[in-house]
Amino acid sequence: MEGLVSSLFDVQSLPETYVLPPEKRPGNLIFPPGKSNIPVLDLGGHDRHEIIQQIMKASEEFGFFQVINHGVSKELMDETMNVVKEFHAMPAKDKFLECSKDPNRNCKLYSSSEKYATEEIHYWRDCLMHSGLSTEEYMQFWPAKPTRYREVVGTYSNEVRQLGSRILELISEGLKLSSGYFSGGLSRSPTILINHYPRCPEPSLTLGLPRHRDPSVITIILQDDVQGLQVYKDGEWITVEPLPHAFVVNLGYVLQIVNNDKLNGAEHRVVTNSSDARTTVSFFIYPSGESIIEPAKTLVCDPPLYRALKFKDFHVNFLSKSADADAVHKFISSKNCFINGEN
Ligand SMILES: O=C(O)CCC(=O)C(=O)O
Ligand SMILES: [Fe+2]
Repeated sequence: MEGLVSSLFDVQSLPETYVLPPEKRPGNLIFPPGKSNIPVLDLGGHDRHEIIQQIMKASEEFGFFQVINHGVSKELMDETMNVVKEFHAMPAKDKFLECSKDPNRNCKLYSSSEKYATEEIHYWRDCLMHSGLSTEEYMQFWPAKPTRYREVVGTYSNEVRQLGSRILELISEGLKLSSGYFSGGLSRSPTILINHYPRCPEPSLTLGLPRHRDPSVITIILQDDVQGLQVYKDGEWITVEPLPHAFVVNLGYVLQIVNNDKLNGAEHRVVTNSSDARTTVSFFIYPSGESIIEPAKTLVCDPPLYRALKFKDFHVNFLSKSADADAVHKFISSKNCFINGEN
């Protein structure tokens, strides 16, 4: 059984396996006062056309935006954050017990990344991952402790899934795709990641998550009030300021493939700090494994930049190369003539 970062909370210096090579370290982190310039969009307005324009602009410029007045209640957001924090505060053996019942390993607890056993360097994160579908088929394997976990996270999943559909409908309208373009197989297998980044003795030497793009259509993130998420733009890392009861939305690879690079997934990372633990809930909108992901035929006036792939083939390859954007790009590029998902 791999160790959890939260079991290391008393260490005074960073264990060697977490120390990044100098060129990948975040260095001394100064969070400048004032707000970051990641756009904050009000979804409560009535001018649909204006909301679409704002989403498209933010997506083009940053691949990231925050949303407020999004329809998910503050109480539910608070309850969800409380219950997932309670989960990560439980003793390690209870957490593993709660996450070891699923024979398909859809529900699992791991530290750093899914490649913990083979990766050379670990990241300062513990993660609980399970399906974002709240049917009994999946929920029976979610943690039964804390006792409110299934009820609260089940309701949260339903609401965030609806919000995701709404945002994707606005994006498809902005991209001039047919209504419902993303509502079938392309959003059939949502997944939740409950990320926990304990206090870190040497934040300048490590990361909670390395620089990456998400393998999703879009991801909807609930942050607590601790800074840590950063977006790479024009050679700089911009902090996504935690705003009470806002959701952070970012575009993933699948959306980038579908729209043939009109909108790109944004590179981001997570930094840690020595004073506060940080907890977030990432809701990944994923296609079903059998869904074909490819540039939409109606959007491609230029040659397609990506080849058609089954999502499961893309995902397996992504997981094996996630920290290497060039390798992922080479695999999905239309210039890659290899067949059978191998490279
Ligand atoms: O924890 C965060 O702020 C972001 C998490 C993230 O990037 C991810 O789950 O892919
Ligand atoms: Fe991410």
